[in-house]
Order: sequence, then structure tokens, then C-alpha cells
Amino acid sequence: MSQPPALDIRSLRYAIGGATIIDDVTFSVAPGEMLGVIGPNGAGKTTLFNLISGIAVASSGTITLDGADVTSAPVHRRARAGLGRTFQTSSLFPALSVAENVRLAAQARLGGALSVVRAPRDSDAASGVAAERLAEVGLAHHAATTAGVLSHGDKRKLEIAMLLAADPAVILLDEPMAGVASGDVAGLGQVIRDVHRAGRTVLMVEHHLDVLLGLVDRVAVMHHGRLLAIGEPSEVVADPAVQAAYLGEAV
Ligand SMILES: Nc1ncnc2c1ncn2[C@@H]1O[C@H](COP(=O)(O)OP(=O)(O)OP(=O)(O)O)[C@@H](O)[C@H]1O
Repeated sequence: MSQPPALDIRSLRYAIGGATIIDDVTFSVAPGEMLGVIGPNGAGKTTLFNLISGIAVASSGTITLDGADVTSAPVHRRARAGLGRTFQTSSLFPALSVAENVRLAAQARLGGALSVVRAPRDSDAASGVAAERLAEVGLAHHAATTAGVLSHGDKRKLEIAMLLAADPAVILLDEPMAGVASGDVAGLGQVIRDVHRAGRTVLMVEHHLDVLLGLVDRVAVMHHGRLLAIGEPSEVVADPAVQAAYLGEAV
């Protein structure tokens, strides 16, 4: 039997207060693929991520993760099924060290009691996972640094390391470049590329189109809650309907 898609979305619809925010969206993402999700402000990108991660529940349609229907599953069950997500707003603990932030995320996954008081032992499974993940995002040299003083680019790398601590197969990145200094964008892009090349399926919403189009295998364009186009970046950028949706913005 052929492998099921990492993520399959069928006829997804989300309506609230009389407004249809997501309207009949269907697409699937292959295992190991990186899909960019773009669209003008208010197009429904974050809502789509909320439906996939379980923060909002679809009005109709289905969401399948690696063959398992998770359409109405709570957030923690989707996380157990291999889904991980970052948010537009920072989710780290600024007063703790970089290593402690990732250790806590790893402890949550490993099921141990959460403790910031007990000094971590190097032999701790969670500390081991934390060290590996920090190395993976290039932050090993900042392990002892207080997370709050990191640059925006390094904070985003730390959030990715925290996400990886749970070992997700499918990762949703919501505007990972937001607020990152232009000089740090390329380095963060390389971390995302490496995370993807390690075999993970990645969906990424990002307004920095130049960076996104250079990273992804395919791009999906949302417009007024509908999927306007999906395909390889060069095809999608050349699509007149996509250009019209951006009202002449350089795509
Ligand atoms: N809970 C809600 N109740 C009412 N309207 C909502 C709700 N959530 C989102 N919307 C509306 O749905 C539309 C899509 O919002 P969403 O945040 O998903 O868009 P987006 O593409 O992520 O936008 P941006 O690029 O600005 O982040 C917007 O018009 C928003 O105001």
C-alpha cells in the first residue's frame, strides 16, 4: 500500500458568527514535503493553521494526519499524532536559560514532572534531547544564555528547538521570520531548510515571499478563505489570479 499523505485536508469549512472564514479548502501534503501558505492579510492562513492544530474545530470537512482522522481531536491528541506548531507570538520563558527552555519542552514530551527548580542532571533524558535540539538549530553555544536576551532571530530558532523536542513529524510554522532583523533572515531560513531536510513535513505561513519561495517545494495561496492556487513556486507566481489577489504587489 502506498504511504498516506502526511496531512490531508478535504472540503474544510469554518464559519463563525455568520461569516465563512475557511471555505471548501482541499489539499494534501506529502511526507517530507515543505508547503508554503501565502495570501493577503485576512485571507484565512492563521485560521487554517488553527483548524489543523485543533485550536479551532472545523464546521465541516476532514483533516487527516498520516491516515488518522483528527478533524475533531483535541490539541494534545494531534500533538501525540505527530503535529507541532509555532505561533506568531513568542512562546518561550524569557527568564530561563536557552537550555532550560528546551529541556522543559522535552520533559513535557517524555512525560516527566515539569520542574524548573530541580537542577537538571546532564544524564537526564530531557537534557540530552535539549542538547541535541539546540545543536540542530545552531544554538548550542547559547545553551547557558538567558532566553530573553537573545536576538529575535535566535528566539525563533529556540522556539523551533522547543518544537522539535516533541519530535513532531509535521510542523506548522506561523510567520517564523516576523520581527527578525533582515541580517538574520537567511540564517533562520537555513535552520528551517535543515529541519525539513532531516525528513520532517513542514507547512509555513510567511509574509517574506522572497525567502519563502526559495525554501518550499510547493506553495498554497489563500484568498478570502478559499484556496486560490497550489503548485510549484514558479507556476503559482506566474498565475494571473494570484497576481490579481495581491493587487499588483510584487509576488
Ligand atoms: N474567531 C473569529 N471570529 C470572527 N472573525 C474571525 C475569527 N478569526 C478570524 N476571523 C476573521 O477571519 C479572517 C481571516 O483571519 P486570519 O487571521 O486567519 O487571516 P490571515 O490570513 O492569517 O491574516 P494575516 O496575514 O493578517 O495574519 C479575518 O477577516 C479575520 O478577521
